[in-house]
Amino acid sequence: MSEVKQAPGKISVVEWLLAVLACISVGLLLIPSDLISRNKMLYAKDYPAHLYTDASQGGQSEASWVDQSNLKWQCRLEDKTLSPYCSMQLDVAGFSGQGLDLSDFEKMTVWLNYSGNAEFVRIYLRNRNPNYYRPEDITSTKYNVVEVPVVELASGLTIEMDTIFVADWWLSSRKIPLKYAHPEFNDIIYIEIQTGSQVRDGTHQLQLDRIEWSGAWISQADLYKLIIVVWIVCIFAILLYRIVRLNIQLKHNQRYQSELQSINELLNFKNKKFEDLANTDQLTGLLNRLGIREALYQGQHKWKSERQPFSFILIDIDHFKKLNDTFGHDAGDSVLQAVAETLSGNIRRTDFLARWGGEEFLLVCPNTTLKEAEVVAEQLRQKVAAMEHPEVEPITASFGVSSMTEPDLKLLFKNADNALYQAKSAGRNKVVCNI
Ligand SMILES: Nc1nc2c(ncn2[C@@H]2O[C@H](COP(=O)(O)OP(=O)(O)OP(=O)(O)O)[C@@H](O)[C@H]2O)c(=O)[nH]1
Repeated sequence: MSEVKQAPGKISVVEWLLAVLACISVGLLLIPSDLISRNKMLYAKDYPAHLYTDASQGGQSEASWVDQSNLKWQCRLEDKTLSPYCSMQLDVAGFSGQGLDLSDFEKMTVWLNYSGNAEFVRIYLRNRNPNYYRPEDITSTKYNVVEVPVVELASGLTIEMDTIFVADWWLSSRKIPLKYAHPEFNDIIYIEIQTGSQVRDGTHQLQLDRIEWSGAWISQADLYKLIIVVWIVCIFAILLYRIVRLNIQLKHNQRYQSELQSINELLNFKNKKFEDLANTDQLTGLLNRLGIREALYQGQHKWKSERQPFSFILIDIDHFKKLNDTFGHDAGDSVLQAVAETLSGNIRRTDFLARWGGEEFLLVCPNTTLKEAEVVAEQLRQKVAAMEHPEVEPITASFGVSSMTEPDLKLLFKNADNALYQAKSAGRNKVVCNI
């Protein structure tokens, strides 16, 4: 069989696979989230910027560029309206019109230089959504806002994205339904830096340098789910692989078994053939001395154990030497075959006939008394005497009959041989019994 058995103690490919998978799983669970985080950096200078003030609401605040190329701007707030403000709006969608998708980030770090008397500035991340956004009105973007302390801004202030909320004034002035009232960051087209809500007048200078967003490639919950799914898939794949392998092995085994069976049948057939050859006389097709042995032992055994009568008859063709000399050896063979055929065609089914050697035959008669054997012998004698042969005639045979009186096959044979001798002496073509 082609199946290669795994040596004991040797680790299989599947076991290696599971070990590697276990290591990867543990590694993924232990690895610090920073190592598998992803970042997005926005340099403010790379985007078009515009300054706005409260003028449209009737205010008198003024905003102007100090260094436009470096996005440094100045605001002079005038406390003339309810909410005076100046702001710088970065058009992050640019010419492509493609907004920023910040929805998968968890943190935002802002580098912004400020000078003035304000403590806070506002940062707006303005999102576009067809449900509320109208292209002709830039203020229809959703105003996601966070107000941050200015002191930490220059060195980079990190803000959790989930602390950003949607500005109340925008929700109420736009009558936004509750289902759109949550913060959204999937299509940010403007980032706006605005003076804070607490300050009402004075001069302020601001310069936005850059903003960086960061977040894990995959959330902890998703990572657990992924690991579980991979394990389940692997276990199913391994089970499937084992089932397929077992099926293949089973088919191999069945094929191997049927091959063995047919080899066995062939061997049995050959054995039987050799056995038959070994037990058969080639000239006459009768049993030979070896072949009749079993019948002899059986007869003796039955006589011993059950006192079942057991007889046998020695048959010898008369003047066979003369026959050979006169008609030739081939004719002699032919006579042997013809006599064998006549004898075997006229014996009982329970008797066993063998060629004992030369022109001599032995008929073993189990469960037969001497008397019955004598009758059998007489019938056979007559049949042989009545035989017709194209070359040789007449053909006769002498019969010596004997029955077992002691469990001694030699004695039985000797008695039958004596009877045969007497039959020959008495002129041949005779049946003589001898106990
Ligand atoms: N053709 C042939 N002859 C055989 C075979 N086996 C033995 N013989 C011959 O059979 C003859 C037996 O001769 P004998 O034992 O003298 O007996 P017989 O001539 O039959 O004389 P009686 O038995 O006294 O009638 C011998 O000449 C053997 O050579 C055989 O297979 N074929």
